[in-house]
Amino acid sequence: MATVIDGKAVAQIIRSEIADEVRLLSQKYGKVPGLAVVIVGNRKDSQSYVGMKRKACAELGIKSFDVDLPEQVSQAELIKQVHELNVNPDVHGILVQLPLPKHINEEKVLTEISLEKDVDGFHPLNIGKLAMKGRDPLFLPCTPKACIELLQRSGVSIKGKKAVVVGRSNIVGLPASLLLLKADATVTIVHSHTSQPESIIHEADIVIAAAGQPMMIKGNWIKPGAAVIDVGTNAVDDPTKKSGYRLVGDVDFEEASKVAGWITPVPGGVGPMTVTMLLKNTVEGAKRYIEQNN
Ligand SMILES: Nc1nc(=O)c2c([nH]1)NC[C@@H]1CN(c3ccc(C(=O)N[C@@H](CCC(=O)O)C(=O)O)cc3)C=[N+]21
Repeated sequence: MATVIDGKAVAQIIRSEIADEVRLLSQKYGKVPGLAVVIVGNRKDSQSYVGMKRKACAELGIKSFDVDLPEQVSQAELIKQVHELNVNPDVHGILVQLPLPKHINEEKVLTEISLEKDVDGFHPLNIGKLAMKGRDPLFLPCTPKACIELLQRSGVSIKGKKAVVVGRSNIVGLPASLLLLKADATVTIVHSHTSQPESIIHEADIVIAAAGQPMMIKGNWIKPGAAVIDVGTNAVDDPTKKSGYRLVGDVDFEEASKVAGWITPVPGGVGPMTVTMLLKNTVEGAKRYIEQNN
């Protein structure tokens, strides 16, 4: 049976380390890290994620700046708000919750976020640096960073290992594969046009599942003893639940946990760590900003 990696517990430990840093910053400089969380429209999932982020800020002594804009807001108005946050000295990190409504060009908006405040690591220049050897972006994207941190804190070494990333999104699959490459893994990306993904996944010592397909990866696709990090958070109907749904990963946990060496559950795996990495990036950004401008 696999060791189940408790993302919630690891996140708790890191959050207390972050809270210590926040206290140090306020003792030393009398300043508090600030995170702007921008949300457009009222998608239920986005509201819930943003709520978790704001709550986590409050718990750690990070000041959150809430910007809530209506679904119909123009791209120009959204960018104007971003520009104001860029020059606000109390804001050290800016997060624009994705996805944005269809009439807004996401890349254009993300490009307007000041590089020094890009705590999501989604600015094209930060992603470009991530892809270059010998260069480091100012911030690593939160979910990929969470995956690496979970592997490291579980004692799984990455160097020289065969890693397979399932999915190639800009926010998870692609940057996760670049981070694994930076950590000296041999990396393969499996996506919707890959033929026989199961045989490729079966070779992997490390699997990062970020396809957004509920329980797509079966137990017999996993190499015995492999480390399996499941990024999927798919809501599936469940009439036995009060909410009417439950969250499942991209991996069939029931089957895969009998074969893998390590596995993350959904919920309680990567999710809580993603939010924690955002807080960590915010405090790192605040430290850099305060020390430079002091
Ligand atoms: N600019 C931007 N940055 C993001 O980081 C970003 C985004 N947009 N858009 C949406 C995705 C999704 N995402 C999650 C964060 C936390 C959980 C999480 O904590 N999940 C809990 C479950 C929570 C529940 O029960 O609903 C868990 O897995 O245990 C999941 C997903 C961040 N995203």
